[in-house]
Parts: sequence; structure tokens; C-alpha cells
Amino acid sequence: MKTSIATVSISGEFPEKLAAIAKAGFDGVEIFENDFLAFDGSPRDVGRMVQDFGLEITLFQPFRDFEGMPETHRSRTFDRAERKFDVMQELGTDLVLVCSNVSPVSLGGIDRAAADFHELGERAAKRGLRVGYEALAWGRHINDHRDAWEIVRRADHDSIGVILDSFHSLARKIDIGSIRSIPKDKIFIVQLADAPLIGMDLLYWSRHFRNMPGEGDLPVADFVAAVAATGYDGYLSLEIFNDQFRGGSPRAISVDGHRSLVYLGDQVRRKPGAAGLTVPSMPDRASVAGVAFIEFSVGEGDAELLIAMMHALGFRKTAIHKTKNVSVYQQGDIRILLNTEEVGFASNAYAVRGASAYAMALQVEATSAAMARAVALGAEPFSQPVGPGELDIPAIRGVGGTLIYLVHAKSDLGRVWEIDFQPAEDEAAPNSVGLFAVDHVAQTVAYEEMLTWLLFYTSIFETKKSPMVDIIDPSGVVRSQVIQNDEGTLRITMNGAENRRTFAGHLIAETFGAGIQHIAFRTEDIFATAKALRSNGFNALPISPNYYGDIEARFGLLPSLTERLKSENILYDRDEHGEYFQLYSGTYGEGFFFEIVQRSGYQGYGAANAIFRIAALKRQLRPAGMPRA
Ligand SMILES: O=C(O)c1ccc(O)c(O)c1
Ligand SMILES: [Mg+2]
Repeated sequence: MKTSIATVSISGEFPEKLAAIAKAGFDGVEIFENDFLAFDGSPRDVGRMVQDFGLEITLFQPFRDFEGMPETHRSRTFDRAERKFDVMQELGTDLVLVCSNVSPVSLGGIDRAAADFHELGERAAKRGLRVGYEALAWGRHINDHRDAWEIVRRADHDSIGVILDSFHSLARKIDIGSIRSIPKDKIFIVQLADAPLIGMDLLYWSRHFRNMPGEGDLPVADFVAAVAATGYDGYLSLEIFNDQFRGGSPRAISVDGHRSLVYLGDQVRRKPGAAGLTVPSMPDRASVAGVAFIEFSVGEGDAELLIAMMHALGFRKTAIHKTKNVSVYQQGDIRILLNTEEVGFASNAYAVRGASAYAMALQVEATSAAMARAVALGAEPFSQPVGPGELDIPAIRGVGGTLIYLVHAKSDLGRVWEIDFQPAEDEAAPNSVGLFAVDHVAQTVAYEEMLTWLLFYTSIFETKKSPMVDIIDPSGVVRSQVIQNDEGTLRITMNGAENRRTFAGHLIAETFGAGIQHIAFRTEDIFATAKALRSNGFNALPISPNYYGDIEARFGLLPSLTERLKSENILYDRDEHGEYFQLYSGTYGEGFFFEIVQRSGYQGYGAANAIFRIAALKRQLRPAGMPRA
């Protein structure tokens, strides 16, 4: 398997695109005609530039409205093709993509099209060139790869082959089993794109909403498995028309693209009968047994406030690091680390972002395997000097430059607390409020980065995404995407802010980027927890009283229950699996907060309540009575 990407997939000037594509590790690049036309160098310059970046031109495209033209247009169409052949020879590529005709004047007829391709094949062969035919999902007569293949078969020419594009076939739900009977040497190249399932006109959907394999909802891995069953082992080439990517960072989008192909190759390798594709093997996706700890970087000044918050939440200091200014606050299986070091990564994180949760540790079965997989998928490893005798915990960079530590559930973790830490007394000795686990970690990212991190988490860890939902903030929409495992031992919610006036957007704007916005802890009994919290001096986020009348009516709650919820500022939700109770802290710093939940079978995250919670949080961000900036 070799990797390629079409220049149309990313933003930037031509040289910038090529640099990003090469840096991300691709082997080849499809030259999109418009990128080439807009560039002010000769075709030879382009060819040389591509070579200098260590890339191969996989094809030149598209050549449109070719087959089945009536006599009056036909000879001009062939002349056009000869002109493109000239360009290809100067560029130094031998393959051109012809997409199926959309012209209203074109004539149907498989044999007519086959005859046209036979003649084009003769002309191409004279120059040592090849032509690949692709069925556009909206082609006038040909819109199905099975028909394109039939035309290629009847054209019966060595220089004519078929080009498969996952989008066109999957968007039309064409049986992909039909690919298995195409001879591999007649598949000239395979283009790949995914897309979110949205009911939309095919052309509009294709030109604006394609995304990287794994980022959308189409069964791209099954598609590639069918291709691999033919024995095809050539280029897999991304062709992603996406408005957001075209305006995004060429570097970041290229990295996502490469990751998507490596992950795809790994998925296909694991399917039966896909032996055709040579894909490097890598360890399984890492299954996560839980969040081992979350670490905050804080300055001396604001540590006090966070410690007070920890105490009010019922956490007790149980350990301190033997050589560093790091304390462990614990309750149930939850460990929160407070790092006030003045050198090292935590201190840098503090300098840049202020007090924040800058690292989380995930418990995995085998740290070295998890690390190997992460690195194979382009994650950035992180390490910093450790003191003598201390453990060097493997880590990768996560959302917004935060860290994800990978710790082995049994051996390492036990050893971390034994080797690096020593027990400590907490004079404040607060009472536990019954929190026993991290329910979820909520991260806030710029909207444009959501797909990046979705692919990051789902490709490295044994997780699934659920459909994106819109959360209404009084100042805009925030998109929310859940990534979780079947066991519910890893739950990450990712909120993508489109503007800085939303609560999520505010955090990004004020803290220099994405990060952990809130941590939710689980309790078995929210009312007992609420009572214990009150006695610890905890102030719950005040929820508008109007909310309670609505849920009473909506869910048919007993007035006595509604009263209890209201008096404790607890939010309520229910799905077909069970009930959900949510209680929030006030904000800390530029919008960080804690949540406490009780879930009895409930699968969601209270999306319907988010607007009320956000409104309440926003009231806290500005002094009472002051208008919003
Ligand atoms: O949208 C298009 O016109 C178009 C062009 C070339 C392709 O390979 C394709 O998949 C779509
Ligand atoms: Mg295509």
C-alpha cells in the first residue's frame, strides 16, 4: 500500500501544499488541474518541484465530459485530450483521470463509450500514457463503478483502466462486493474519501462535505477490503473536497490524512481475505480501563483556591512526590495531582495557559504496545528528564498540547505511587462526598480541530464515536462529540466552539487554546453527595428556577422530586436506559469547572441541559450586573 493525496484536499499555495504533503509522509500526490493552472510555473517546474519533495505524481485530473459525445463535439474532445497529454508528459506523470460525462449533450450507450475509450487508449499508448475512468455519482449516463468497469472491459485496451472512488460508490450504496471481480491490473488507482451521513444532493455533498476515512460514517474500510481482495496493492489516494479543510492548516490536514490512511490500512489488514494489501502491522487499539489520574499545573498563588475546591469536593491529600512539588488528592479511585513545580513541562503549561488540567493518565493493558501504536499513527511522543530512581511514564501529546500519560493498570500504577510518591497527611481532612470514579473528561477545542482529535482518539484507543450533537450556547452553537468505549471506562466529550463568545470559545480565547474544560466525577447517590458537599462548604452552580417547572412537565416527575432537585441545583435527564443527575461547581480560572453525575444505565451526557448549565456558568464569569464584554 502506498499513500497519496489530491492537492485539492488541502489549502495553501501549490509549493506549500506539496511541502505539507511530503512532511506528513505521503508517497504521492494527485495534481488537480486548477492548482496547476493557478501556479505560475511551467509544467516542468511543477514536475521538478514534486520530485524535489520526494513525491511521485500519481495522476493528473480531472479530464471531464469525454465519452459519448455526439459527432459535432467528438473531435474537439479528442483534441482537448491530446492537449492534456502534452501537459502530463511535461509534468512527468503517465496517468490521467477521466470522470464520467455530465454534459447534457452527451449520448449514452456502453459500446459508444467503450469505442471512445478504445480510441483514447490508442492515442495514450503512443505516448506511453494511461487513462483511468471514474464514475461520478452524478454522471449523466454513467454513475456506477460497475458500468464504468463494463465500459473499460469492452474498451479492451491495455492503456485503459478503471478508477474507483469510495465516495461515489458508497454514497450511492452500490454493492461493493462487485469490486472483487475486477482484475487488479485494470484498477489504475483507488481514491478514498469518507463523509458524514447527511441527506443531501450527491454533488453538493461530495464537493463540500467529504472527509478523511474514519472521520465520517461511510464503510470505507469495507470498500478497501473489497479492493484488497482483487490483489490490488497500489496507491490509496485521498481525494477530499471539504470547505473546512480548504481553509484549514495544510500541515494539520495532511497529518490527519496520513493518519487516516495508516489507520485504514490497519483496519483492512484485520479483515478476512484482505491479504492483497501490504500494510505494516501494529499493535491493537489500546483498550482503556480508566483514567488513572488528572494533573493540574498551578502557580503558588492559585493553588490555594484549587486546594480549597478539592477539599470542598471531598478530596483528601494522600501523597506528595518525593522530589517534586506535586501533591495527590484522592477520593475513591480518583486521583487529582496538583503540580506547582517552577521548571519543566507543567510549569510551562502554567505560564502559557494559567491554572489548568494539562495532563491525564489513561490505564492501558500494555504501555509499550499502546505507545508503539500511537507513534505509528503519527502521535507525538513526549518525555522529560526524570529524577534518579523515578519512573519514566510514557506519554503523547494530546488536545491543545496537553499530555496523555499511558500507564499500566496494575504494575506501573501501583509503582508510581510507591516509587515516586510518599504518603502525606491532610490537616484539613475533609469528608468524602461519595465520588468514586472519573465519569468523563470534557475537552474544548476549536471547531476546525474536532475531526483531528476524533481520529486521534478512535485510531489509537479502543473507542467509538457517537453522532455529533449541537449544544446551544446563548452566544452561538457549540458542537459536541462523544468518544467512549463500550465499557464506559473511557468517556471523552469534545466541544468544538465556533466563536469566542460561547462559553467554550471563551476558554479557548482566554487560555491560549484547547484543553480540558471540565471533569465529571461519578457518585452512586447524588442527593447524599449534594448534602455532604454542602457541609464541606461547596457552592453548587445555581440553576435557574424556571428550569424545574419544565422538567417536571417534560418527564412527569413527582413535585417532591422536582423540589429536591431544585433545592440542590441538580439537573435531570432520562433516556431509554435510565436516569441522569448532574450537579456543577462554579467556575475556576477562565472557565474550568467540575461536574458530579449519577448515572443509572443512562448513556448520554445531558446535552439537553447544556444550555441551562452554560447560561448559569456565563453568569458566573462576569461580575453580577455587569454586561458581557
Ligand atoms: O466533483 C467532481 O467533479 C469530481 C472530479 C473528479 C473526481 O475524481 C471526483 O471524485 C469528483
Ligand atoms: Mg474521485
